[in-house]
Amino acid sequence: MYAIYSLLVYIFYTLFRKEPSQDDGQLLEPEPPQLVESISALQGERARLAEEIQGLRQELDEREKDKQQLAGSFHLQIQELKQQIEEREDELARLRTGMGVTDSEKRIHNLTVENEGLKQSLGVTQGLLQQLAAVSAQPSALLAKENEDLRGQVQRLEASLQQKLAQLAQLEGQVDALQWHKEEEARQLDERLCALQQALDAQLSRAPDVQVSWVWGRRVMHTHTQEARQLDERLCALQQALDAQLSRAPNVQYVTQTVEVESPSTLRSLAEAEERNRVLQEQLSSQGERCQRLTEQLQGSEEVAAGLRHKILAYEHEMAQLREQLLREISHLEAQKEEAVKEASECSEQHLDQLRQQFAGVRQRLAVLQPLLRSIRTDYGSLRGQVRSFSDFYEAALKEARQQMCSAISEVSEANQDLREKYQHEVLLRRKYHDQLVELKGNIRVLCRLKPVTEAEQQASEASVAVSTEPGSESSVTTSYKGKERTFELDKVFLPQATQEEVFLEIEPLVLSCLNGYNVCIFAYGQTGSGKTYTMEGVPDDPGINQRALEVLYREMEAKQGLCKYAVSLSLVEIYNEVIRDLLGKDPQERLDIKLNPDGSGQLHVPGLTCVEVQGFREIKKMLALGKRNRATHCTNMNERSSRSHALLTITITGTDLATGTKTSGKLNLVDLAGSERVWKSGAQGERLKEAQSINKSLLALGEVIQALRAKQPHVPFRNSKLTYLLQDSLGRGNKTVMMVQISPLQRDVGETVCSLKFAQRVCKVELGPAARRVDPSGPGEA
Ligand SMILES: Nc1ncnc2c1ncn2[C@@H]1O[C@H](COP(=O)(O)OP(=O)(O)OP(=O)(O)O)[C@@H](O)[C@H]1O
Repeated sequence: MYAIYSLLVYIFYTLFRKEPSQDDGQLLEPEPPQLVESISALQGERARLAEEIQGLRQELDEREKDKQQLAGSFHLQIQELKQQIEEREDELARLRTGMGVTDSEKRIHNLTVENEGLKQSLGVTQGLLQQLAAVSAQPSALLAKENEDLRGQVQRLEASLQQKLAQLAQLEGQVDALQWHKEEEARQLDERLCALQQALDAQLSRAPDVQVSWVWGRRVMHTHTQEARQLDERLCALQQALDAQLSRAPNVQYVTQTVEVESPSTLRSLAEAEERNRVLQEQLSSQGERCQRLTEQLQGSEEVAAGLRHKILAYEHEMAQLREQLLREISHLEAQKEEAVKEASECSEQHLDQLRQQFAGVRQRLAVLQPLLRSIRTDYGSLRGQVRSFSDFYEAALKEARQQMCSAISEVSEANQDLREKYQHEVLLRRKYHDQLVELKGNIRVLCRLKPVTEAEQQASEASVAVSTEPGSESSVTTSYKGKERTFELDKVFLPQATQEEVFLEIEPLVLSCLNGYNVCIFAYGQTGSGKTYTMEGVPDDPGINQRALEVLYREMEAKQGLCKYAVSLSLVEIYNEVIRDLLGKDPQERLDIKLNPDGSGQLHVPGLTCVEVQGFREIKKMLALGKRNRATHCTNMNERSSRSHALLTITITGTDLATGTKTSGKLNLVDLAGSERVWKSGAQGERLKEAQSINKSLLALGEVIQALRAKQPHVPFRNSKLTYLLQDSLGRGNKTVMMVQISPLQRDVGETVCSLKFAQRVCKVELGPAARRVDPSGPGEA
């Protein structure tokens, strides 16, 4: 029993010990069908890749051909376009050298434009061609490179396939050896089984206790038999798979048995092959995309070429039409030309006939005219003789006339000289008579002006008038004061309606005497509001004595421009409270003083006084405006100030007689005096009293000066006031003074009016010149 058991164990051990050593552990992982499949797949892939490469090569070749064809066609098109352009240029040249018809010129212009368009198309096509060449050259190089890469990869794949095939052949050898070994083992097992069966039968027959071991041995044997059957089945399956593989892939027909072993290196190479396959796929797809792009570009180029072809056809059609039209017009013009030539020839024939007739007429007339011409020639000869004799006569007459003219001119110049002397004499006489007239009128003239009653004054309760004038008398004025009528006799009385011009005309000769070197003083005297400023300054629309005097002086100076040269200077001062202020100075508040001129001339002089040399009347107006502004700026109440201060405008005129060189210097003083009312009598105090005293002092001094002059006293007290001191050289003997007494006709002002008139009366008695004034003895006495 034990021996049987040991035998069975041995058999089992032998069986299971031998199998691993023979199979070398590889039978545990036999997967030969996968390897075969991958090999066959690789083979298939390789074949497919080779086909694709072939296809790509063919496609590339086709593309190259297409490209060459396209380039050729483009070149042809360019040639055609060039030819067309040349043709059109020839045609243009022909048209240009041909007729100068306006339509043809237009057509030439159109053709030129078309030609330009064609040239542009040609340029575009050439550019396209260059682009295409550049685009084609780039992918060809890339494709060639990729083709090279693909070839290298295919070669590498083929080498790897060769290696696989060698491995496969080796594996087939191993499979054959294994097959034989298996068969041998099966046979040996069968033999052993038979031997064991026999030994078992012998044992069974020998001992019944061996029964159990036998059963166990049978089981082992059964198992072993099953295994052997399974191995057979597997072998069969492998055989079938090999057959199937052999039937599928002709290149692996020599694989006849199942490959049970697959090495890891094969798997790696398989993976690499698959990777390469994938890369090749990607390259193929990129090549396909490039091919697609090239195809699109080719299509685009073809479209452009088609468009150009279409345009060329259209141009050709148009050219053909134009050519036809041109031919039609040429034929039409030819016809017209022939017609015109015909007409012209007819016309010229007619004209020739006419000319012939005219010629015949002219011949006849010539025949008639020839004797006439002869007579004219003889006349001409006689006329020439006459002209010759006339020129001699003319020269003699001219000479005589010139002599006569010279003598006449010398006579005229002598007469002119005589006239000039007479004129000078007349001027001197006029001046003399003018001076005499002024002297006759008196060198102190007292004029009285009545202020008109305003509407407001008429409506007021005290509007009654206390002053009257006698009709027919221009020099008397009568006042009614305290029940007593008093008549004042003056040089002239201006009624309220007298105009500014009328007033000025009265004093104009005096003003003009300044130009002859006289000093003239015109001052307005009267109570506040009686019209002094109105008379002297006036209003903008109706200027007073100041402006009118200056205007007249300038007018006269201009009239004497060729005879005399004048220089005019101007100063403007204000005397307030016995203080002199320069109204044209930089500081009108500065106090000025009167002094004797240091040059020893005995003339008065005000140091620091602004004396402006003025060039024209407009400049004087500006200066007057400045003075007025300065007077207004430095006082709180202009009217009050103007009533209580004297304004003195002095114009100095220096004249030079251009003929004799004699110099004259005249001065015109225009004075607007302060109000003469007797405020000081009404018990005024403080500033008003001081003002009243100052005014009184200056007016009193004026009265005293006039009195002294009247009494011909050796001493005239000019220095008693600033006013008289300043006016010294204009109030003295030999000077001319006009006093304009302003009076109010109203009852309320009659007291002041009487005072003013009394003062005027006193002045009237003064005799400054040789002509003495007569005063009516019945007039009022001095106050
Ligand atoms: N002849 C006239 N025609 C029209 N208006 C006049 C006339 N005379 C004076 N007036 C007016 O009467 C008013 C007072 O005149 P104006 O200022 O000339 O007086 P005045 O004597 O200068 O006064 P004051 O001493 O205050 O300066 C002014 O409005 C002026 O226009």
